[in-house]
Amino acid sequence: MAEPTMKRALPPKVAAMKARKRQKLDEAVQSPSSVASKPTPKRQKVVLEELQWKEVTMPDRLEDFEGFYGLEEIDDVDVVKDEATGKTSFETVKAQELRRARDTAANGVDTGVNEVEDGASDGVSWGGFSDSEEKIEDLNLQEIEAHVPREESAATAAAAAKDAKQDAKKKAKLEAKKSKQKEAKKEAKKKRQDDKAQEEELVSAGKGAFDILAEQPSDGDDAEVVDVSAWESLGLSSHTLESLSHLKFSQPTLIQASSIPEIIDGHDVVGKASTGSGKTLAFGIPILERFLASPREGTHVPLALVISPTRELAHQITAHLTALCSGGDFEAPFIAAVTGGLSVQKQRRQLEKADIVVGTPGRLWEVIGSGQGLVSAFKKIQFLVVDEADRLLSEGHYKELGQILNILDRDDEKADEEGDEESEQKETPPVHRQTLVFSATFHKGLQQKLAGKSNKGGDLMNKQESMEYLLKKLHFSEDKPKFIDTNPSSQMTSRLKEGLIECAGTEKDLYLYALLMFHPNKRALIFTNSISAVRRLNPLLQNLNLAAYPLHSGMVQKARLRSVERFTSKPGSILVATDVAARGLDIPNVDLIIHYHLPRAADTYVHRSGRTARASASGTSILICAPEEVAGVRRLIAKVHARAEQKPGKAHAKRIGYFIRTLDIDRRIVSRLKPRATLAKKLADAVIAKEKQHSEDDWLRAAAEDLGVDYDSETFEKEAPGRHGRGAGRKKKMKEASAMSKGEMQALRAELKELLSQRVNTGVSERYLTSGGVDVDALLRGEGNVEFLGKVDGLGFDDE
Ligand SMILES: Nc1ncnc2c1ncn2[C@@H]1O[C@H](COP(=O)(O)OP(=O)(O)OP(=O)(O)O)[C@@H](O)[C@H]1O
Repeated sequence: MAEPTMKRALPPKVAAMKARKRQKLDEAVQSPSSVASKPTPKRQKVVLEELQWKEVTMPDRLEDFEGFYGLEEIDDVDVVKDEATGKTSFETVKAQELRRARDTAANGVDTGVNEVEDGASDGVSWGGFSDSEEKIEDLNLQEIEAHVPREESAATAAAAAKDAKQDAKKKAKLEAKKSKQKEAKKEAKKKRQDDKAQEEELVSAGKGAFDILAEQPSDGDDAEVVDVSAWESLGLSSHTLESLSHLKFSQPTLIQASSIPEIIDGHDVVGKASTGSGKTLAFGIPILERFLASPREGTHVPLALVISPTRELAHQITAHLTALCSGGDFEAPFIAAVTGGLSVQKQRRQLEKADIVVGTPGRLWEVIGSGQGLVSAFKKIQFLVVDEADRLLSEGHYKELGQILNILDRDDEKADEEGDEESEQKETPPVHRQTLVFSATFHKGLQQKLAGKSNKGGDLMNKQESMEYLLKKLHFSEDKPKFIDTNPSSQMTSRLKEGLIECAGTEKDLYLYALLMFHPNKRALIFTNSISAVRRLNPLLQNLNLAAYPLHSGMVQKARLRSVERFTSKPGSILVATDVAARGLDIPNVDLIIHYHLPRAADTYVHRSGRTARASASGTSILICAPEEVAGVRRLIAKVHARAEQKPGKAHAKRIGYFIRTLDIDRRIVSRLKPRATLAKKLADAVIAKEKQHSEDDWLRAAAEDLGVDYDSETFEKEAPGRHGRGAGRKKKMKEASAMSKGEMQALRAELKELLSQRVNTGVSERYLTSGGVDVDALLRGEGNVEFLGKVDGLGFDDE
């Protein structure tokens, strides 16, 4: 028996709209006078060779043309099959104009062509529903004029004239409305263009969030000369040393000291080192050295391609390399960032003059692959850097990275014979570039994921496993790249303090607030696992007078950069983010990491926590866990810290355990914070629900416009069949929240303001705490007025 055809159910309000549209259609068919004819464009038969074909330029990704060599294209031509004869002919509206133009040019005479009518021969055909009411009105008017017989009585004529007058009035009204809408649309478009131009300026200048990284020390008093003799053993040029002195980096970090000489010697390098240990310059310095050693000549070819998993990281690397390259007395390489947020054309133009290209895989593939001649230029790069390599090789990123690698490594002569499918097994020609791979982690999950197995717990790979995996995925120039692991026992820096707070799942918001209150004036980064959690927590914290900023991939690039910029520049601010901020971001002085949602894998925990305690700084990382989450978290973190210790004289290595401590938080104080946290949440929920309601209305209005019916939310709500299924309760709550009146919201705000100005405990008001009126650090050390902080005193870290 044949399966019945499955159809997806329409949202109830749209179903109501469709019903209304069907009704309108039925009415229209029953009363043909209300249906107007649409003028049908005249189409002519044409001979294809006579048309003006345009040659198609091939994107680079089809550089062997895949059989399309010499492809030409033409617009506005229909292929028509004659049912009776089965013959095919070609028709175009433009043919007549083309023929006329040609004949006029040849004879100076307009000869005309045989016309072929499309549609009904009486010239009045069913044109379907027009896109707007206005067109229907328009055509009705014409019809009235055409059908009123001359000998009709004066009364009928007067009635018709009255109708026509009314129609004309209606039409004028509609036209006024339409022109208003047009004007608004125009303005919105202009605003969008202005915003885009501003954003492009911001992004292309690498400005904003990462300025601080590219900033050079002034030549004023503090432009002291830093002794960089500790770098000399690496054999760097005087220009690079001058730059390093300018950056005030007096000595290389461990990963820099170990990798730079190998890279300068021409080796492929796989570098593993803790977060914040200076991996960017570990590959940046050798690239600068090569640039300085080989001046530009002839046709321009980029020297290095650096691939990064996120836009922010790409911009940060660009700023970091720019800072390195602009500190000395030499002509700096041109560094281009290729990420979303800029127009493809603009980035392509930048690529044509770039010496170092830093980008995200998706956009790089789009720009390089669709350009002309860029692939052949990129085939000649001397360095391919894969930063945060384990991330780039997993989580859906590999497809685009794989495409880039494929196109760079494709042997043009062999490609034709072998086809594309087995590109991984295909013998690739030897590469001449160096491949440099860096990350703080290489986790097993990605290997299993790519092998089609499930990933349990995100174990970290050992050296041999990582190497085997990378050798399989990347095309190194040597049989064995140099594997440099500067921190084999742990991915975490020893300057990081870790702990967890246990609370009921429903109280995470409260405990988050409490944690922030226990760390006043500290720069904190809060990680969540979803965009919607960021959207919810950010206003909640703002309602509590905290300087919170959001960051997630659903935001436009400009807003993303703005958030990072504000977080970077404002002491004591808070960034509420998804894992888009977990990797690589190098924001100075982040004191505290809070995992509001637990990291899904061990490597995520390492990278999130690595946003603090960078370079030589220290920092704190705290997980907020529901009781049922604690055991899993302990296991995950034990894995991150697991290391084998070989005791002298013993044959077997002993596994050293790690037990993350539960922090002691004074629950009496937390409970005193509850009323304000609850109010702030209520207010935030109401605003979100209102926004959601608006966007649903906008969406339905657009759908109504497409269907050609009027939208009235209340009518459609009534007409829509009731929903009692899953999510109905939540929907009801949302509805209640969105229905909160302005007055109610104002009252809640006033109540919250009042609560925020009150003392939480005897003696100390949080106002004082956040305004710095009391010595908060002294409070945290257990000195001064300890009433507010109770026994918490540094959350149990003080005895370390
Ligand atoms: N030799 C050095 N001396 C002092 N500071 C340095 C040195 N090299 C780099 N830094 C600084 O250390 C910080 C961290 O560097 P970087 O961002 O390269 O770390 P990373 O190892 O790539 O971290 P992650 O794994 O989180 O991406 C930066 O602010 C950088 O300017």
